[in-house]
Amino acid sequence: MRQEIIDWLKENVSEHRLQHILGVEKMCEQLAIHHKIDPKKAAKAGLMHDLAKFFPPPKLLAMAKKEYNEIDTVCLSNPHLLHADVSAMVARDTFGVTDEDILQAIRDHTLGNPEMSDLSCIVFIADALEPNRGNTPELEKMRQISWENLYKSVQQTCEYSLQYLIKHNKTIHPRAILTRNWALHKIRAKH
Ligand SMILES: Nc1ncnc2c1ncn2[C@@H]1O[C@H](COP(=O)(O)OP(=O)(O)O)[C@@H](O)[C@H]1O
Repeated sequence: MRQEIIDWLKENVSEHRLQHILGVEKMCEQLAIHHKIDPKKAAKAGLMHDLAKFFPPPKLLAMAKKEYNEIDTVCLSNPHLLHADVSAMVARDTFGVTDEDILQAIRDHTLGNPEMSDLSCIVFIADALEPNRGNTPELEKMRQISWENLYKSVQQTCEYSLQYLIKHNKTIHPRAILTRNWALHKIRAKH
């Protein structure tokens, strides 16, 4: 199954993206073991999180419209954001994944989701922090937090991504802000 997915990825994403995906798979597994979450599920979700990353926008839109009654305006103007939802569709329809936890973690990997599961948190964090993302002091610090506190790590990952979007004059999908606020409250609730 794993090799079948990798062979499919070789045909459907760039070599650079494949290396990122394998980095996410590995970091998901390690984070899951550390935080006592099912590592097999985490690795699987990591391996499949970007299946639709290179699908052209019209294909992403067409597939998402088949699955969902409504597509929000931010996704309509930036269909690339739909690659998370469409990757979950490919995992289900091409690779027969029925585990809803895995499918949801794939859907949540770009914007997160308020109330998301710990499995989703892990894929969300690993996508941003796997080793191929670089080794700036900021990323290294964030990696350290990912071992110490899952929700703090989600908050930081959201803020890192939001800062990037602001700096590059990009439209912000509001769900990323809701995810950040949710993570913040989860941290406060723990104390
Ligand atoms: N909250 C958001 N609002 C709008 N665009 C976003 C948001 N988060 C991420 N993006 C954009 O969506 C694209 C995919 O994000 P992501 O899955 O994290 O991609 P990558 O793995 O290429 O970094 C990126 O171009 C990113 O800038």
